[in-house]
Amino acid sequence: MPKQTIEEIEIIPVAGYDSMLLNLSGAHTPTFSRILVIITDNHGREGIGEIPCSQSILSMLDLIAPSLRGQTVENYRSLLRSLLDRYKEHDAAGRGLQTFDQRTTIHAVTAIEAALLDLRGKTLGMPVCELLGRGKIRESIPFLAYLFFIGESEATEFDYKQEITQPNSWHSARRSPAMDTQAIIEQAGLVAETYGFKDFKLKGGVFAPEKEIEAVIGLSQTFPQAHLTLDPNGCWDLATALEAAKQLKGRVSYLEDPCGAEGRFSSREIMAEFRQRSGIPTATNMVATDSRELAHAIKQSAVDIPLADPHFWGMEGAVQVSNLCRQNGLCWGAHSNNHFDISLAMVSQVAAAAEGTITAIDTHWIWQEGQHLTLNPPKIIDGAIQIDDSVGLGVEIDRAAIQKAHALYQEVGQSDRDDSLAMQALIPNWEFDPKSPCMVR
Ligand SMILES: O=C([O-])C(=O)C[C@H](O)[C@@H](O)C(=O)[O-]
Ligand SMILES: [Mg+2]
Repeated sequence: MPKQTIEEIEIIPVAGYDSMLLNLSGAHTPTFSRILVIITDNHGREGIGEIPCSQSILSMLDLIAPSLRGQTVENYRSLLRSLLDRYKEHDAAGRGLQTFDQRTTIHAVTAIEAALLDLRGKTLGMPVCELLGRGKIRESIPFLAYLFFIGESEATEFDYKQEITQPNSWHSARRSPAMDTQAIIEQAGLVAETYGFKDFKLKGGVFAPEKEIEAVIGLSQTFPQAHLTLDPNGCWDLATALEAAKQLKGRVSYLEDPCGAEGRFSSREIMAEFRQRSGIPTATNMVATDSRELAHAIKQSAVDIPLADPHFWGMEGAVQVSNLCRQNGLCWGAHSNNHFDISLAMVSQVAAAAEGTITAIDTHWIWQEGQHLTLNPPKIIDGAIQIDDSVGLGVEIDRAAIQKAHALYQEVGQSDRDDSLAMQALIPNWEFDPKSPCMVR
């Protein structure tokens, strides 16, 4: 068989509609953006990947793309390694303080990795999970329902797309304000009914801790069998987190980034102290986000569940984290941001290859579902996605849908996520403060 080489690489920024989701970084704007990378080989086969969008990632991909043409696809591992080595300085400052990861190189290289793995899987006639780690370990991937408080968007000049669907359905509720416990319980009921979720995560860092604790207690009373967690993105101090823990113990399975760096103590030291004193397991997508941070987190017993999002660990990298978790008695999970169906397929394939115990995977898909960029988006049924033997990522590129999403991106003209924009429409002159919930100013 003639060699398989990279013929063409397309970098396509796309946008989709979102709700006014509140989080420590502020409020989501009416649209979110992502980057798609499509790689075509010399046989005309295509592979695809999806990652978050920022100007710096787009520039990095533009810089890398010419050097990929003509490269042998079979050597994709050394190709990816050399890219990570060459551009690692761009990520030296780490993920930043926002709720979302602001690194460049790791995201850019992951898009290329995903597209090459998709291409390889299609060529070899196997799903991507068989090319990762030690191959497919599970077929059923559990996901959780990611609940958010939603801002009163109609009181702002921002134009959030309203969906005309049946009243009392998830698709109508997801674009309506949700500012209290009752609204969060209704959200949970509708997503559980629609997708069969058994686990719920509430995004915190929005209101004062008491109000978020009240919402979690409300959820636990309404759904006594559910696994629950709350994620204030590290904005509480240790004393507040320990106080919250007293009320949440026995109601949550774990707490995600309940606290972070404080004075002369590092985020991992404070998380370790929280974990030891509260007896509640911790998860993170903020303090163990690369191998050096993870090594410190493990040494200090700071984290029970590293959320190894493949978009910022790489797909093989996220599977390697699962191996470390297994060896160190930890549980593996994955974090998410707003995303399309290609990312959902990427995360599902990675989770299928993750070793050891995994927790239900984060996904923002419920906020975007219906905006497909593939002809056969993965389906969440009974709270899980089933991995079959479909080749590559298991999704078929929908060029017409991608073209529409790209046109929306061009119309919106915003590549970098900035949650302060919509937040300022709720609270004038609002500024990000990593230690203060967004509605508390
Ligand atoms: O688990 C997390 O920290 C996230 O999902 C981060 C996201 O940026 C979330 O805060 C969001 O979408 O607003
Ligand atoms: Mg988190």
